[in-house]
Parts: sequence; C-alpha cells; structure tokens
Amino acid sequence: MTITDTTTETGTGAIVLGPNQYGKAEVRVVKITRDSDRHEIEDLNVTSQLRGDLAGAHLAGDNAHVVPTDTQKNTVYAFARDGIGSPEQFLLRLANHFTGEFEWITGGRWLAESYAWERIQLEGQEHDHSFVRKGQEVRTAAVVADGDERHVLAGLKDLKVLKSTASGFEGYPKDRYTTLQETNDRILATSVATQWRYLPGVVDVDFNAVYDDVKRILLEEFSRRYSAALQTTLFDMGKAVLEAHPEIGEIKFSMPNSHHFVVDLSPFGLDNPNEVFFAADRPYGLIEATVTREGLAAAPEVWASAVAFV
Ligand SMILES: O=c1[nH]c(=O)c2[nH]c(=O)[nH]c2[nH]1
Repeated sequence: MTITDTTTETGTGAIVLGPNQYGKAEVRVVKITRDSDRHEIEDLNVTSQLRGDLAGAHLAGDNAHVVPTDTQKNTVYAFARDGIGSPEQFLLRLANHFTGEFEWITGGRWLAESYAWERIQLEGQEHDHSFVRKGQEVRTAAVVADGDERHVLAGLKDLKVLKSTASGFEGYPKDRYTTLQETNDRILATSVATQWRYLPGVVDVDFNAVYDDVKRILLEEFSRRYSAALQTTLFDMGKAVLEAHPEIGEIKFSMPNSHHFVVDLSPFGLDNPNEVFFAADRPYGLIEATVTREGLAAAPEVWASAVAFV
C-alpha cells in the first residue's frame, strides 16, 4: 500500500453526499366537509419528503432547488381544500404534484397517519357535527415515488386484540433454561401493526374499501380457529388478506405477544382456573413476518424507503 492509497484499506476517501430527502414532517390537517348540515371529518398527520437533484443545497449553499418545507406544508393544506378522499389518494396527489411541478424533484416519500372519528349519539340519533375519536387503531399510508414509478403501502397499528381461550403453546424445544409450561388454554393478546404493499401500478383502487375489508379479515382470522402460536395466527391473517385481495402483493406484520400470566391465588386459599391474570407490559415476545406470493419480486428498496431513512 502506498501512502496515498487511503480509500481501500481505511475507508477515508473523498467525502461525498449520500442519499438524502427533506420535507415537512407531521403536518396535522383536519378537513371538514360541510356541504350540508351533516358534516364529515377527515383527520390526517402527513409527512412530505422530496428527493432529487438537491446536491447544491448540501454542498454549495445553493437553495435554487430547495422547495421550502414550508411550501410543502402549505401544499398539504391547499390540497385538503378539495377533500382528502383516502390517505393513499391524497399522498399520490402530492407525489404527482411535486414530481410534476419541479423537474429536479425525481421522487420522494409521503406518509400519513389517519385518525377515525365517529358521530356522538344524542338522544338515540347520530349527531351532525359532534364527534368522538374512534380509538381502535391508527391507519397508516405511504407513497414512494421514483421517477414515474408509484408504490403504495397501507397499514394500521395499535390494533389491540385478545382471545381469552382457544390459544396454546406446546411442542417447543426444552433445555436447561426452559421454565415455560406447555398449555393449550391461555390468553393470546397482541397489538397488530401491519403494512401491505399494493402491486406496482395499483393506484386507483378504492383504498378506503380495501382498508375496511383488510381490517375485517384480520379480526376474523384472529378469532376463527385455535392458535397453536402467535406465528400461526399471524400467517393465517396474512394468507386470508392475500387470498381476498389480488391487488395486494405482500403484507408484513409486527406483533408483540402481550403475555398474560395466571396469578397464583393459593396463598389466599383460592383456586385460579384461568380467571385472574397479571398483564405484563414487558418483556414481550415479538413476532414479525412477511406473508407474500410465490414468485413475487421482493421490493426491499420500497419498504426501506417508505418506513425509514436510508
Ligand atoms: O405464540 C407464541 N410463540 C412463541 O414463539 C412463544 N415463545 C414463548 O415463550 N411463548 C410463545 N408463544
């Protein structure tokens, strides 16, 4: 090695700009549709981040290509004036706008969480303009644009489900550190976080209808049969989604196994036939898997790009 050959062995070559993106995170936008006395509400948390020829700003203090994050935020509010429709459609509109309006913006990612509200009941009637937050889950959406390509991911998180029987865990390997007792009657509880990827080119389905149906399927499959492990139930849930929805390529899950331990009541002279539990918050099992279609091209760059900075 010569004294100038520093790149290969020490990794200290020229310093260059790597992948980058920028934008406004967590733009909270609430749209009320008030065409009649019966108002509708849409409530989103939107993140917009642009990618493209942005080297000038990073390397030379030249902001000629930097569409301000403030403008990105304003665009979210301006677009909401026409209604949101579905989070996925709203993000696709933003992606098409920024990549179409500014020639050096070649892609980006747009994320949304959406929060559901339901009408308050007053004297047996749904109220026209008073709402209460629906607490079951948070809906998520992501759009990744790369040139003309559009990738749509949809999902949900914090969907807490529990079955009080019809779950067990048996037949696992035991070693000197194993203390867990086998059981065929336990509580199975989790908080479902999932994201599904629509097949490339799927940009005009009824995303709201698919969302409602996927949620229905997830809940039904969680309930349907005996669970030999959370892993089995996870796969059943994903398989049912893919069987019902050909427009979805694959679905990923991250599900904690929220352990419920039977409390020993014998010191108090009481039995406990699986009725009183200690709900532990940590540690928890963490079960994660992708359910996909044989032959489907994996899209690691889409997933990485949608959920994390790379
Ligand atoms: O459904 C389960 N899956 C596991 O992998 C596991 N491991 C464990 O200790 N309990 C459970 N339960």
